Amino acid sequence: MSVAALIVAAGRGSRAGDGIPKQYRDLQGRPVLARTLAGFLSHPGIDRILVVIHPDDRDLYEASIAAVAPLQSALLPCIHGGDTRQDSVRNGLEALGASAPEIVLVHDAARPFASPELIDRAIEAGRRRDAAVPGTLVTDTIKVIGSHSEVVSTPDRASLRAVQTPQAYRFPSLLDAHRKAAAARLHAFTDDGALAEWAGLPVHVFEGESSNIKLTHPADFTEAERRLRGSSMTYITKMGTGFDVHAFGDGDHVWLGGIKVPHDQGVIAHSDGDVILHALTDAILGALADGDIGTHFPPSDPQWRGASSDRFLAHAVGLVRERGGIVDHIDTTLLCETPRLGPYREAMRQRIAEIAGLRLDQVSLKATTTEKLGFTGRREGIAAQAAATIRLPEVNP
Ligand SMILES: Nc1ccn([C@@H]2O[C@H](COP(=O)(O)OP(=O)(O)OP(=O)(O)O)[C@@H](O)[C@H]2O)c(=O)n1
Ligand SMILES: C[C@](O)(CO)[C@H](O)COP(=O)(O)O
Repeated sequence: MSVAALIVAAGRGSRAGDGIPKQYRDLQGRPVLARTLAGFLSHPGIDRILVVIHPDDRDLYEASIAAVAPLQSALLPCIHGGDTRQDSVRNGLEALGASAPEIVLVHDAARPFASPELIDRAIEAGRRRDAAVPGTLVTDTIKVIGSHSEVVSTPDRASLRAVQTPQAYRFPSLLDAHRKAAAARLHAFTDDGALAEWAGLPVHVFEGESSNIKLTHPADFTEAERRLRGSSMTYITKMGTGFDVHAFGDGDHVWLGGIKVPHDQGVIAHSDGDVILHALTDAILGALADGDIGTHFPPSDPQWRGASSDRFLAHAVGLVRERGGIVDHIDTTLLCETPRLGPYREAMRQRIAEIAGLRLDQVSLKATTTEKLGFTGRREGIAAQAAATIRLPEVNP
């Protein structure tokens, strides 16, 4: 299927401040737009690329594409955008219509960090769906507020996603939806997903990536600069392991992987006794060579009595990030005869990913019985072992 990328770059970047529109600003030696374009121009799944610019920005645009000169063969002559993002997208779709692609990926010029894997996923979603948008889990609690800043409601966070670009559409479906919105004099949809939804298209969400930020405010540029400086830094991979055991005791549930699992016994523990989160915390602390869970959260300290183990894992991950490091992967094996992991595995992976601020594919969870051998085999207790791979900036001696 033919795939075109439509990059919208006609905004003024008023929230980003500082002189020229943000998509032309220098980011570690290259204009933002050149970085965004390079990702699409070098992607083998994209046939052609159209950039939508503001009429005042021609020189800035030419200077930006000069920075990706060797890759330019898929680039169509740029066209002019409109007053809103929606108008710019529509202008782009109308221009692409002359030799219509089957799939169009609509992407913000202001998102220079979309990875090749994200573009792969967008193309794949576009093959299967009329409309698909990348989304990430929301980690803050979101409130709906009224006109006097009073909280009206708190939507269930599990059903919320923060939506990004590139968004994937069947080209005729999106063009048709945009024409309908323009005919209805609606011009302020903040993304094409909302417009497609309004037009009655089913819109699906595929996995986005938290690193794919939209440069919107000055602080986003500071963060992007920091990240790019970091990417030229040398990292050392470190690996750590963790192991945790709790004896079964009275109760009717156990906490595992941050999820409450009904069970005919509880566990005897100072905290909530979540062996998966404890083993993972120790694995990360092991990779940091920074003691163990007991060093950071002494069992003698009453404040940890009954504590939710979420905070132990979040603390360990926070230490990695404080040191400029990255958690690459965490893997746990649960050892018990019961409860069975299967029905809860995906919920646990999601919860662990949420606590640790990781993607789902960075979180592995397995289980085994011990063939009725040992204390787990005799159902006296439950255990988990974990491994964590992290990267830490190399520090010169
Ligand atoms: N009339 C517009 C408005 C926005 N965009 C593009 O849409 C993307 C996302 O919009 P946003 O981040 O809001 O950019 P700006 O509109 O430039 O920012 P601001 O609202 O701060 O002025 C950006 O790549 C921007 O260039 C566009 O092509 N045409
Ligand atoms: C399209 C978008 O990037 C999805 O998150 C976002 O809606 C653009 O909003 P903006 O107000 O134009 O920045």
